[in-house]
Amino acid sequence: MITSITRGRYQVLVGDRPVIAVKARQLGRKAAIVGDRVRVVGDTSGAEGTLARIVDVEARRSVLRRTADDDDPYERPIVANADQLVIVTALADPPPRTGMIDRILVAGYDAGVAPLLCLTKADLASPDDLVAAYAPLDVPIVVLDPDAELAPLQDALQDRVSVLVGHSGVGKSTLVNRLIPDADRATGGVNEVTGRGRHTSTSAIALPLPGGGWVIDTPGVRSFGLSHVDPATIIAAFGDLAEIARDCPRGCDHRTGAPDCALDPAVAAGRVSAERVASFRRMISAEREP
Ligand SMILES: Nc1nc2c(ncn2[C@@H]2O[C@H](COP(=O)(O)OP(=O)(O)OP(=O)(O)O)[C@@H](O)[C@H]2O)c(=O)[nH]1
Ligand SMILES: [Zn+2]
Repeated sequence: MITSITRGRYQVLVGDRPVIAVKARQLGRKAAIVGDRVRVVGDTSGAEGTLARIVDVEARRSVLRRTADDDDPYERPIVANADQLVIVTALADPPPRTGMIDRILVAGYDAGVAPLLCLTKADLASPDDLVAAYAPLDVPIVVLDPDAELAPLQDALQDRVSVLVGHSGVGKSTLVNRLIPDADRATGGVNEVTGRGRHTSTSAIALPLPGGGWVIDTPGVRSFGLSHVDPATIIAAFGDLAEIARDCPRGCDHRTGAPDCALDPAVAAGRVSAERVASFRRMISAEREP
């Protein structure tokens, strides 16, 4: 598995041995990204100064992509094979932005990666409003403060590959250091000085959890562009709504005001709660208002 990439050098874990590798010429332009399962040949001893070669990239279970912004036509895959997307959001300092949470949710559903909302700094503000806002979507939520038990989060991360995303200052590095005491992630804004326009140079890094599983930290990735996302595909992540939407007209995007969208009569008939449909529509509309 590729655990990090720095200037064309790939750190690959072979068994439990870290090996530095380059892409073999035969891979051509095919991208190899963090989380990819790859085949390496050559010197795989991992000894100082040795270089192995990546000759094959396995088919991916999932791909998280980001575009630099929504007008950027290029989708840049950043993490492969994740099965969980952890959205780290502070309850205060900086204040939470539901628009951004919604955008990341959409990116996760689009990529087929299950979301987990991790609310930090509960010592500074109450989580109640955010918990209520996301309850209708059934997004799992973990609330943390400096004294909180980590067990619920550790349980959610156990044996899975979880990508952590969050705006600078939300406490992501603090969290990684608590989960993985020897991770030594810089906290307090040090590692995020790269700022706007330079985040192409920052790579995700996969870190093994002591209890099994991986967290993939993504410095510099605050959100994912959504220009490649088709809102109509997002509904597939919501079984009950997808069922109802079978009665929608062809090509229905299920947004508020969509002509003859079956979600409206379903709400009127009490088949689904108005809050759930409203939350779903707010989320799929998030791509339009960054
Ligand atoms: N009150 C409070 N402060 C916290 C909590 N978690 C982290 N902080 C503080 O918030 C600041 C930012 O934390 P970081 O862990 O550096 O945040 P980050 O998201 O990694 O941000 P960058 O370092 O910019 O990438 C630090 O001063 C932390 O000490 C918390 O639960 N409560
Ligand atoms: Zn519809």
